[in-house]
Order: sequence, then C-alpha cells, then structure tokens
Amino acid sequence: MEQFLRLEAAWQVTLERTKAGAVETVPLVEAYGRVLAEAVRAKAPMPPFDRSALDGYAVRAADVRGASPQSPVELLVCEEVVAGAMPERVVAAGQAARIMTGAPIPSGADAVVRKEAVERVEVGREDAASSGEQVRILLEVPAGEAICVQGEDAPIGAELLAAGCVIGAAETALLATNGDALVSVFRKPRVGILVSGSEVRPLSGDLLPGQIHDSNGPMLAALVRDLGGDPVLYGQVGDELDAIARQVKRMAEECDLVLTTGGVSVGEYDLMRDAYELAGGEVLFWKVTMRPGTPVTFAEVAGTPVYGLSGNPAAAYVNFVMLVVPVLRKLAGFAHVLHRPVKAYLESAGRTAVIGLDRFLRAELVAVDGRLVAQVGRGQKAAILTSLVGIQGLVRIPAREQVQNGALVEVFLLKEEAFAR
Ligand SMILES: Nc1nc2c(c(=O)[nH]1)N[C@H]1C(S)=C(S)[C@@H](COP(=O)(O)OP(=O)(O)OC[C@H]3O[C@@H](n4cnc5c(N)ncnc54)[C@H](O)[C@@H]3O)O[C@H]1N2
Ligand code: MOO
Repeated sequence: MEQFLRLEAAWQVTLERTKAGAVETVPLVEAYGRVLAEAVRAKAPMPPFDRSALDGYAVRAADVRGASPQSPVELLVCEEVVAGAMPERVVAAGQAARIMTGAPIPSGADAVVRKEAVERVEVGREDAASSGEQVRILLEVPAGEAICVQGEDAPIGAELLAAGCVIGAAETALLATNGDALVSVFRKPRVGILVSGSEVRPLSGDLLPGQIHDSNGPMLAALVRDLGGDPVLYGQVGDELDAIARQVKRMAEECDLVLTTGGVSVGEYDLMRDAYELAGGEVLFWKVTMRPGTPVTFAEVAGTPVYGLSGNPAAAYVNFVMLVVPVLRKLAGFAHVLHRPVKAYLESAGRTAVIGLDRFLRAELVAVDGRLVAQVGRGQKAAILTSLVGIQGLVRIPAREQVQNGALVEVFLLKEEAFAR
C-alpha cells in the first residue's frame, strides 16, 4: 500500500477509482444547477427568421439613399407587420412596411429605419395598406440595418452547450429558446457522511464535560450541496471498530461516495483504516503531503470511493476542497474535474515557515488597484473554524518554498464556476 502521497498522486489515484454517475431526464424548469449530460445542438437556426431589431419601417436601402431631414424620401406604406405574425406583402420599390421589434422582415425589404427617423404624412384615413398612407424617411440606412439575421446567434446544428456544463440562467435561456422542455442531466451524487469520535455529539441533546457538538457533519453536508450533490447524514459513531466497519459498508452500498471524519491519525482510537479493511475495502493511501489535513485516508469499499477526512474541522474543510472536490466533480459529470486555480498576489498577516508539505491558507480574494490579491489572516490552525468564514479560496504555499508577500500564488477556489478564466 502506498502510504504518503503527494497531492497530484492522490488526485490521480482517487479519480481512477471514480466513475461519472447515471443520467436522468428532468423538466427544464427543475434543471437549474444541474450538470448537462449530453451536448445540446440548435434544432433550428437562432433566431429562426430574419427579424426587426427596432420599431420602425422595413425599407429597401436603395430607396432611402441620401435621405435626410433636409431631403426626405417619401415611401408608400404597404402593410403593418406585428411580432408573432408573418408579412403578407412584398415591399416593392418605393414602398415601406411598418414593423414592430421582433416581427419578421417582409421580403423585398433589406433594412429597417427606426420610427424616430420617420414622419407619417397625415392623410386622415385609417387603413394603411388601402389608404395609400405615405411616410417621410429622414435617414439613410445601409442594407442590413437593424435586422437580426436568421441563424446569427447560432446556425442550425451548432453546439449550443457542451456536456458537463452547469445549467445556470444563460444555459436555461438557450435551452428554452431551443425548445428543450426536458433536459438530460447527471443524477446528483448521493454522498454519505459519517462522523466518528466518542466526544462528538449531535446537535440535539446536552453536552457532558469533555464533549463537543459535531460540526463536521453539517459542514460537509453544506459543502456537498455547494457542489450540487445530495448529502445524506448517517450520524455519529463512537471509536468502535465493528460499528464503524458495519456503518461504512452499509453507506458504500447505498451511496455514490462516502465521507467520514476523524480517526485517521495515529492515536490509540484512530480506527478508520482498519474499519475500511474490515468492511471489505481496499485502502489506497492514508496520508497526503498537505497541511492542514495531512492524515487523510482513501479506500474503495464495495466499488464506492470512500474518503476518510481529518477530524479537525478546518483540516476536514481543506481535505474536502483539495481532495474530495475533484472526485465529486467527476461523479457529478462536470466537464472540468481537476481544480483550475487562479493566480493572485499574496498579502499574508503572518510569515509562513518553510515545511516539507504543501500548505493551504484560507484567503479572501480582493481587487486592489486592478490586481487580484489573496489576503490571508492569522488563525490558520487546523482546529480554528472562525477564519473559514468569508473566504473564497485556499492559497497553496508549495512544500519547501519560502513565499514572500507580493509573490504570485495559486488560489484554489471554492466556487470555481463563478470565475472567468
Ligand atoms: N501523535 C500524533 N498526533 C496527531 C498527529 C500526528 O501526526 N501524530 N496528527 C495531528 C493532525 S495533523 C490531525 S489533523 C489530527 C487528525 O486526527 P483525526 O483525523 O484522527 O481526528 P480526531 O483525532 O478524531 O479529531 C481531531 C480533532 O477534531 C475534533 N473533531 C473530530 N470530529 C469532529 C466533528 N465531527 N466535529 C467537530 N470537531 C471534531 C476532535 O474532537 C479533535 O479535537 O490528529 C493530530 N494528532
Ligand atoms: O494535518 Mo492536521 O490537519 O494539521 O491538524
């Protein structure tokens, strides 16, 4: 068994043991936040017909050449075209069709003049087509003016969305425009969460001296939700080998991914590795060269990836962001599985000592004079929770490197999709 892995090796080993989840079809209105399972192509050109971008008059550009307030061009209005209906007449030389924004361009016309640049010649009769109503065009426009051309947004057959993208507002609008009432998405990964430690108690119930509330369970459930997964809380187990093994086996059978916390260090009651093996699992590593969160175990139990995270709350958090996220993204069907860190300038309140492990510091990302700055406060210990509030990512200080303030560092984001690259 490989024991102490570098981060990159841990990503490789865990992703090899992870498969994208099953696919299901859901109504578009319920697809927000889900990951698209198949590429979507335009079923028709977008827009589906040439249409007017303005309220005004559809004309032949050649007819209005040289038009100005001083030398207007008079045209005969041949019909009125409203949005939602098709024109019935051809705009002949010397004619114009009154047209509304979004209405189809009548044949014969090749430009639209905005209403504000047109004067109606009052003749006192109602029906434009039969009355011989005239308009004065006060502006020259080139051919194509104010026309949204059929297929300019996307031609028929063009890929609108790639598989593996997250369905947000823009994606929803595209799918709706394309007439996709049902969409094919990856099933949300079901992630079982178990916390260990005899001192850790659920929120309900009083604490005896020496006991603490479980914060890892609720925190991991929130992180899983952030990534679009379905967390299932399996409660807490004491430091008892058989009980942990039974529970882990059951979870591995019921879930797509299992997360446990605690019991992965070297203490007398750190039983997680043995429990995974007792559950019939294959343990692949039990430490990663990262801090916090060095003790972290990965196993496969009943074909399901099982991650044993550090018990220290901030270590469990960093383990999740740096190690569980790629696994969860693969299960969830994301096109991008590995992190895509951004670069920012380090501004740290404390000096970070050189160590043989990659160190991860909690950082707020702020723009200072147009530069992205990663502000790192004090309180970086693995048991400190308060410094996790309000951060956007984790700065990596590579092993054995002295990184000074002002240096460009990698920041691993919690909400990667929110950042353009
Ligand atoms: N002799 C050594 N001791 C320790 C080492 C080591 O190398 N040698 N490593 C330390 C490091 S680093 C870490 S991180 C922790 C990891 O320990 P475990 O993952 O085995 O976690 P526990 O011992 O069960 O708990 C650690 C700490 O976190 C609290 N905890 C646990 N679960 C929860 C929870 N659900 N909610 C809130 N807080 C929780 C627990 O009470 C402990 O205080 O080991 C070091 N020791
Ligand atoms: O690796 Mo531990 O997480 O530093 O406290």
